[in-house]
Amino acid sequence: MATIKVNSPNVTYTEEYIESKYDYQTSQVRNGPDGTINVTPVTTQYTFRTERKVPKLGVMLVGWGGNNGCTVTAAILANKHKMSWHTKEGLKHANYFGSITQASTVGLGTGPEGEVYVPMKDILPMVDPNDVVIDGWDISSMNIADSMERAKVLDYNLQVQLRPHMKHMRPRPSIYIPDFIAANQEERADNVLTGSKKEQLDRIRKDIREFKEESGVDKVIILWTANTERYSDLIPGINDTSENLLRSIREGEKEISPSTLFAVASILEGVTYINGSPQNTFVPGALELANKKKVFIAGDDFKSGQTKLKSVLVDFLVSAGIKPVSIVSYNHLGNNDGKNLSAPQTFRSKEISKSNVVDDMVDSNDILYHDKKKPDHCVVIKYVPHVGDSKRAMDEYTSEIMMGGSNTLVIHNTCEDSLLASPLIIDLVIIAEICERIQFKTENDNSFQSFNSVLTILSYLCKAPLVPAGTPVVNALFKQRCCIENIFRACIGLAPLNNMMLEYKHQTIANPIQRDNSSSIIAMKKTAQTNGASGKQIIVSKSDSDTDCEK
Ligand SMILES: NC(=O)c1ccc[n+]([C@@H]2O[C@H](COP(=O)([O-])OP(=O)(O)OC[C@H]3O[C@@H](n4cnc5c(N)ncnc54)[C@H](O)[C@@H]3O)[C@@H](O)[C@H]2O)c1
Ligand SMILES: O=P([O-])([O-])O[C@@H]1[C@@H](O)[C@H](O)[C@@H](O)[C@H](O)[C@@H]1O
Repeated sequence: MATIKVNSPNVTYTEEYIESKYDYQTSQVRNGPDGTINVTPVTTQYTFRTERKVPKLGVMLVGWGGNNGCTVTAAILANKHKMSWHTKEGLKHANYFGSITQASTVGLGTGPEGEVYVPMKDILPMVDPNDVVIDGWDISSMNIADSMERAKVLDYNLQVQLRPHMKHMRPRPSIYIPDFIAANQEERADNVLTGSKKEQLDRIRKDIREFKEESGVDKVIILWTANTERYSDLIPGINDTSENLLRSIREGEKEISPSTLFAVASILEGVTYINGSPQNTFVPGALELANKKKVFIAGDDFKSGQTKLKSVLVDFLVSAGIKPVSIVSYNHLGNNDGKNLSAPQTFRSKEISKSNVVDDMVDSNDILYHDKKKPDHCVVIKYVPHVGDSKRAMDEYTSEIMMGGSNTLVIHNTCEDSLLASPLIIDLVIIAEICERIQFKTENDNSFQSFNSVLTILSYLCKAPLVPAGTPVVNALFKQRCCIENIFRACIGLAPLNNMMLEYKHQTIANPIQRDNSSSIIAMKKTAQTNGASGKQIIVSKSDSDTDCEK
């Protein structure tokens, strides 16, 4: 990690906060009477304030015994204990590949040798996943070590090392309402709560308080990685307002799903709740409750494989002026998720989240889509037990190209689905947690405020991003990533990377990149890379003082 000095009068470090003044530049567009499009640049000055103390974080997973739940638990333990294991391909080492906070970098600017990059996790003081304490619930009583064996995701030699750390981990009994998931899940359900919906809600709330007290964590985040539920009907008087939702729970209304009950329990306990599945957990009453209680919620459905690629490929094609006209996403898999999705009602939830991901990109180009006809889009998921968690995905993208031409891209993708989702679970909770420590105000505000309850910054990690009313839905992956990166950069007073590289377009390049082997340059590059492992903070120091707060 790099101890980097950004010389700026706009950033102040106190013992408690990083505070930055940031010019947020946008432009307002209005159609003039004569058809002119009037564009007005607007600059708003923000002050961001980030608490520097990194809390001890507890994460409670709903569906802890599932493939994702046990795999992310295993991955954290394997990294924490720096595990390595032998496979037929040789020695493997624990890592967090697939996590943008842990395994991706952010460009800081240009040094003598070119762009300098640092791990995203160093931009701001973030929780280290190795320190996270995990607990959770499952309708299956199987301990997490046996769940890992059942999942068949991780190499056996690694499982052997992990078993002693995981065999004592037992999911808490959970809320089970058969009507909301596939009937084929009943055989797992030996760890379920009884009593009224209100009694079960109260039990979940008690579990949250008990975990926080017994584990000694400073805060908790709850994440749903349990089975995909069918959509809940939105019923006026039942789940349309927070008051009606709470009353419906008291009265035992059958249309309130387990995931919505968990969301309500989390919100009432003041705990951030993230939905990793596609169902509409956040019915209007739950959204209103989160806003009233000023508790973060986020979702829906981890964006891990085919959909992640789709949100890149369609963005590339449309922004290149090429017109996708047909998209077919087929996959088969044999894990329990696939088994649950073999039921029509649960598949429909997934079909919706996998199908809406191209709307923003299509809507961005009236040249290609002047007739507003969207591409044909077909989603197929089949359950084939033999392949287990190793999802076989086949995608076909057909596009119109110049002068009546056609281009078809066919992609085959095989991977352990849970190894794509597990790093996203880490990013979801780590980014959500730091958002709990960020406040901001504009030049027009007297006091600081937090982000609003619907954490849209997490859209990069979700197939169907949850957004507040009146907010555009962005699915294009690199726009979503820029949102995360640029908000983090703003918190330390850095502007977004504009990629203009104007300094290299002058007649005379003032500071050409040095390609020679002088020791100082190589030393700096090595320092930046070596420090990558040591865990220090990025320092922003004022230009009028050389304070260098080593962290
Ligand atoms: N790549 C991925 O794995 C991926 C990507 C996107 C979304 N998802 C979603 O993540 C979720 C988990 O995926 P998975 O592969 O781990 O599935 P899984 O079936 O292996 O795990 C789900 C777990 O939830 C448990 N469960 C079901 N209902 C519950 C309830 N009411 N309370 C507590 N536990 C309950 C099940 O017993 C099971 O252990 C699924 O909804 C899936 O659609 C997964
Ligand atoms: O992330 P992605 O590859 O688009 O979508 C995946 C589906 O293709 C898969 O069938 C399902 O089991 C996973 O839960 C995930 O939703």
